[in-house]
Amino acid sequence: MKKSCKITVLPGDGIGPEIMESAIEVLKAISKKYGINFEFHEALIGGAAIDATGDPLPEETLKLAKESDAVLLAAVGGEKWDNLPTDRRPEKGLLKIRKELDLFANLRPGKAYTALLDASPLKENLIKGVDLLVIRELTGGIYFGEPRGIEERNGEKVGYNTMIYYEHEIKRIAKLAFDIARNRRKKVTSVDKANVLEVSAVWREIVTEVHAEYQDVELEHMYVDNCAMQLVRRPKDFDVIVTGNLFGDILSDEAGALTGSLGMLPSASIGERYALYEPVHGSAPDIAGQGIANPIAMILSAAMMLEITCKLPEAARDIENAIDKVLEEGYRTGDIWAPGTKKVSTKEMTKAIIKYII
Ligand SMILES: NC(=O)c1ccc[n+]([C@@H]2O[C@H](COP(=O)([O-])OP(=O)(O)OC[C@H]3O[C@@H](n4cnc5c(N)ncnc54)[C@H](O)[C@@H]3O)[C@@H](O)[C@H]2O)c1
Ligand SMILES: CC(C)[C@H](C(=O)O)[C@@H](O)C(=O)O
Ligand SMILES: [Mg+2]
Repeated sequence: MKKSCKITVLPGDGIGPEIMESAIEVLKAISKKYGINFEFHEALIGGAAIDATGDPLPEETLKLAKESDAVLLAAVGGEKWDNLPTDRRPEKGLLKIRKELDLFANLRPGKAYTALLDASPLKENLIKGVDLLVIRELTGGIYFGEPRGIEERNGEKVGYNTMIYYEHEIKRIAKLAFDIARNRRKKVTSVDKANVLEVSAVWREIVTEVHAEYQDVELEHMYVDNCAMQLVRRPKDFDVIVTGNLFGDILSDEAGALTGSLGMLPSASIGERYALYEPVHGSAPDIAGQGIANPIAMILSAAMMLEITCKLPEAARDIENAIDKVLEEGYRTGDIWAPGTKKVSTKEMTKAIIKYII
């Protein structure tokens, strides 16, 4: 366990500040229980940063992040900034901080909660026991490929992006996926579109090469369209899914729906030096400001931080167990509510979780 952890706190936009407050409350309870000292430093990102400084990722925020042990980020974006060009939008702040901190791997676990089987669109026998991990390559692919742009060609507007992966980028994410799979159920599904895209043909070739050193782990290749379908049909068959930036973005939202709600899915974005923890979901503008957002994805992201950066796995287990208990007791925010359960606010859910931690 580290004695103290310096954390850059980025609440961002929409429901961001509401769910960040919950995570901080939970971390304060953990601090009391384990005697670990958290130093919280709040900074601006996304729309809030654009409004205050004109820049979705002010230099100050980046500097603070680089000087911290970890970054906790809630969510960015909203209608107010939707008409800005992509390179000046709130989302650009998020993409830039991931790139600047070289957070090449984004771990997105999707686990079915027994208490939430009623909230999933799927039948209980299909999802009971689902426990998968999407490992999304986060600093390459079509999100960052050049050339990109919007211009006029032959008298009409065209928009274009480039999906590109270098061998070294594929190697490091594939290695991480096999290493992690070794401590899980030893199966990796590599997802691509190698029947159509050259970038995917290279992806498949390199993943297969890396696999040679991991013969104890099973590797299967799957096209992304098939994977989207198989995730709904037989989600229990998946252990680790490793894929590129765009496919990982899409498939991890799908995992959110499988397991009950996007509001349940945490993530860790990690690199060689830095780590940032963020829920999979966005700023949920449709429910922002009402105090009804599900704080669990944010709280579980803080739990991933406790385990990976603060080296306090016991505290992460405490949080996970507290969440299990609270859900079993029937506490539900609107997104996971079902008849016969108790509808609670963000604050009430947080309080209930903390009650089981202390
Ligand atoms: N990491 C991020 O910061 C991030 C991630 C995704 C989207 N976004 C941004 O968020 C904005 C909204 O995007 P969107 O609507 O496509 O996706 P979203 O994830 O914000 O919301 C999708 C749906 O899920 C619900 N939802 C999401 N999180 C929830 C929670 N914690 N509790 C209860 N319900 C929740 C929302 O109410 C909405 O109905 C956009 O500007 C988008 O770019 C940001
Ligand atoms: C907001 C957006 C840039 C982001 C992404 O596409 O990476 C989000 O959808 C996510 O999943 O973290
Ligand atoms: Mg996404």
